Amino acid sequence: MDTPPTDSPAAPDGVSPDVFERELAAEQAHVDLVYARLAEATRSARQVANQGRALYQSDRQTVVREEDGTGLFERDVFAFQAARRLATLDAEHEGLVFGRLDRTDDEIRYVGRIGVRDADYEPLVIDWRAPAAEPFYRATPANPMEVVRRRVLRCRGVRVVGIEDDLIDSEAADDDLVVIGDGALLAALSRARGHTMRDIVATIQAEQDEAIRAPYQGVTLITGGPGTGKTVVALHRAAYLLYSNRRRFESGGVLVVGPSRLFMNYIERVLPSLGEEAVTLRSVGSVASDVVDLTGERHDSAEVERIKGGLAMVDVLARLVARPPTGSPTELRLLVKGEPITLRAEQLSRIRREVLAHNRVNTGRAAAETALLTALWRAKPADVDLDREAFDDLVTDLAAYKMFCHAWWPHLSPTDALARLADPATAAELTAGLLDPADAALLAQSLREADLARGGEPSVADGALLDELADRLGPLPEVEEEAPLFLEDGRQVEEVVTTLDRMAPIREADPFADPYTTYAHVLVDEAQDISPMQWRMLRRRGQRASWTIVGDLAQSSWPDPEEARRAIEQTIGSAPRREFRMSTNYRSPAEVFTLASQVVTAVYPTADLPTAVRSTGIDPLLRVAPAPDRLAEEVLAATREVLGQVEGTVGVIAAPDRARGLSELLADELDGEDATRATVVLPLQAKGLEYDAVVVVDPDEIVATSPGGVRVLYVALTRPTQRLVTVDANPGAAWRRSLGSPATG
Ligand SMILES: Nc1ncnc2c1ncn2[C@@H]1O[C@H](COP(=O)(O)OP(=O)(O)OP(=O)(O)O)[C@@H](O)[C@H]1O
Repeated sequence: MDTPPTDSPAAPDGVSPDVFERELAAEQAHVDLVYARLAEATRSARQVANQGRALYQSDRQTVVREEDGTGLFERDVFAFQAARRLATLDAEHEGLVFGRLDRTDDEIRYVGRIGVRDADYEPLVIDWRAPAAEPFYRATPANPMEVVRRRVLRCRGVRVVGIEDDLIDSEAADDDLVVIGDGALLAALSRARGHTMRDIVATIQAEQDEAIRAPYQGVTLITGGPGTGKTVVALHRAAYLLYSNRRRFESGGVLVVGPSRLFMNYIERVLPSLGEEAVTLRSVGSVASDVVDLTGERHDSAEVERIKGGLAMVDVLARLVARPPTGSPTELRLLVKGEPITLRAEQLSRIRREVLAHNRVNTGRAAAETALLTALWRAKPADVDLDREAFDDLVTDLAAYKMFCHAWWPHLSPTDALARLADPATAAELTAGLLDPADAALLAQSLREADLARGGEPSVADGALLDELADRLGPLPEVEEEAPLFLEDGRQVEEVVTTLDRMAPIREADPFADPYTTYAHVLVDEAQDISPMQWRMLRRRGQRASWTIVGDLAQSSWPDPEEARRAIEQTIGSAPRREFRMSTNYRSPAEVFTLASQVVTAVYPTADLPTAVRSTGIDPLLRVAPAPDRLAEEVLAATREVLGQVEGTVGVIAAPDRARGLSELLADELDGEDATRATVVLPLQAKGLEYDAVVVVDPDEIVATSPGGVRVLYVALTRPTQRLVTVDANPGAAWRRSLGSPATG
């Protein structure tokens, strides 16, 4: 928490300084009481915990009943959690107590990030997720819900620095009720942005609150245009679900999936600021990192992503898994007691088919061997005089048999399996009738370039293919490493390894266990960009889960947004669903959003356009470079100019081929504070992010190089919270044709 500044906050217009001071002091007194109570509870909890620990330590020789110890720890566990949560609040996030309701029955209720009670168990603050806090978000003059005045407190650390009121029920208000400010929402929206997303817990709007508090069962769809708070609402929903069904979701787990690592970094502070850490955050490229080694940040070309993301790959991979490895033996020939026994290719193929009908590759080796032995037994010449048991023993001891099994039915990692498709002939054979031959060639080429077999980095789209393969192949037996004879602790040998230790690494993984982690709730953001193959990967993680799916088709980077819609529909299937549409754009100023909507509706007339809540009076600036080869110079000038105009962050959004050069230029030319405030991002990386000012570089190039074309440009144009500047390479830029009354610059 930051140190309180010494100066006093100024009274807002229309409120006398005395009145403002008095109100601030009253609120400060309550906030002080809450912090004092929390400090006291934390102290006592620590004491109890220490006592408990001492008891366990001193009583090692005697029997301590488990429940005695647990009881001690549990008693004030709340205070511990509260202290831990407090530590996560920083200057970016406003204080622990942020709201107050004055009710018609004269009760005063404070609302905060967590609930705190006094020594008599009376609430000092109500957790924002509790039903009693609902009127804080839902009360309106039309439906006051017994609220007279809603007050939002703005705190810096432990200090109250601002007050914003809404008079909800003027008839029920006493004459001397003070009402301060123009409303907390607009104040919050015009504040400068930092590098991470802020929570909105103090200013959640009624339509957002409905989506946040919707029941957990089934599928909750949250749709809406850019800047309508879909992401932030979804994250608050995750916190709400954990609060209202803690046992279910804390033990079952909640998975939040977003478009990129940059985006995950951007949102990662929101949940801790709301007091929740028991959530797994993953970019869509790294969802499969629980089964294969990947970081998932490299994107294939749009064309290759389309091929790898399509459902035809399910059958391609099924064929890949069923096919014997290239170069594996096509016949089994053994000499048993001097007599040759042979199994031919058709017999071997039949055995493989039958075994794979009931087993996965990596767990089916034993079944395959049983079937082989039976076939060999049947093929045995009559004059080999052995009973079945002796026959099996003899055969399984033969080096030729062992080598055959190893080559014919090797254990396969998903990466090695996928790498086989890098061979154009294999790719052509396995995709016949499923993919266009040109697409098959592109697929093979992309995998050749990735060189997965030699440790190359899988792409984002490969992640879903590897996951599919991991599911089909089953877990690899963990036999790679020989167990060490001694366990070493840095320098010296500590202890002789027991037989059990030595056995542990060579025990096979449970063949029936799922190789992936599953969750009780899966929340998918930017769902319009999830490919059908990626949906399959996500579904595996939430087979019995409830879902929150968040998206906006107009921002889809798929060439065909309808395909994205169908993929979402297929995922939901017949599960019960509820849908919430967010209708207000809280991010973009009206001037910016008007321009962005003209651009998107020109090609996507059914785009869901929200209403921008704020106007800055500043039109977007459309700049043109003096000559196409002076574009970078113009971008630098534009960036410098906006850095001087806004307080917070500046995003420079450019097509991939241009971004690297610009990034180097800005790093060379900008220094100090400016260098950290301005960042160059690719259009796809900009998904879900926002900046105070945005410079969109060569919009035509963004359209030409993005699979979603104009829809991706729309994403770029809707990122600023204050100012938008575009920089064209030449005056006749095509994208400007869709603008109603062209602005100039
Ligand atoms: N009730 C609110 N109070 C204050 N700020 C809000 C509120 N709702 C949304 N915002 C702000 O609006 C901005 C946009 O929110 P968010 O990124 O969640 O929108 P989105 O719908 O996911 O956008 P996009 O689809 O463009 O990525 C954020 O800065 C968020 O903090």
